[in-house]
Amino acid sequence: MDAFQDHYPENVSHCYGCGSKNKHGHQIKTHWEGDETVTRFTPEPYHTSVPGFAYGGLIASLIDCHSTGTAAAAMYRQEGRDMDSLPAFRFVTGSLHVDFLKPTPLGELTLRGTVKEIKGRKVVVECTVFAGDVATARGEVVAVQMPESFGQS
Ligand SMILES: CCCCCCCCCCCCCCCC(=O)SCCNC(=O)CCNC(=O)[C@H](O)C(C)(C)COP(=O)(O)OP(=O)(O)OC[C@H]1O[C@@H](n2cnc3c(N)ncnc32)[C@H](O)[C@@H]1OP(=O)(O)O
Repeated sequence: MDAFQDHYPENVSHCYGCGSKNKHGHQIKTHWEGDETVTRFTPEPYHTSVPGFAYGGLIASLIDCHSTGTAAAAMYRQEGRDMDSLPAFRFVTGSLHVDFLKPTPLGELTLRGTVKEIKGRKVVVECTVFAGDVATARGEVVAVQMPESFGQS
């Protein structure tokens, strides 16, 4: 299935969470299901916190990149534009808040995101992590369109 991340330009495809060019990273893939965005990810045994359960930092990074991808896709959708069209929307994380509701087991996880607000260069995304039917974590991300100067000192 066509994922948002498949449309990221090569020069922004190195992110540890979502970059297809980062062989050590999570390489998450996110797509629309109606008005929700969905990512499926299965943690590896080395993502363990307490045996049998996933490390919270992993959960946070999945929420982070799921949400920045959602932000970009939502902007394209709002403008009725194809994700390959120019100018490209590139988002970075301004703020990442995570509530860990229950221990998250090692096994397939589903992240479901909704767009709470689009205002100027900012998109606020809410994201819930499910293990089966159980919501184990909930996050909110403020994603901001990346300034042209990003990465330059
Ligand atoms: C599909 C194909 C397309 C291509 C698609 C490519 C995508 C390819 C991305 C790859 C990459 C992935 C990314 C992964 C996620 C990281 O891991 S990104 C790395 C971690 N994040 C960073 O390093 C960001 C560092 N911070 C910054 O550079 C700057 O603080 C920011 C976030 C760009 C914001 O600075 P700014 O541009 O000066 O923003 P500013 O004008 O002050 O604020 C704009 C709005 O955002 C709000 N805001 C800014 N910061 C915050 C904050 N911390 N808390 C709350 N609100 C905030 C402001 O309040 C303001 O809102 P309004 O007042 O308009 O309501």
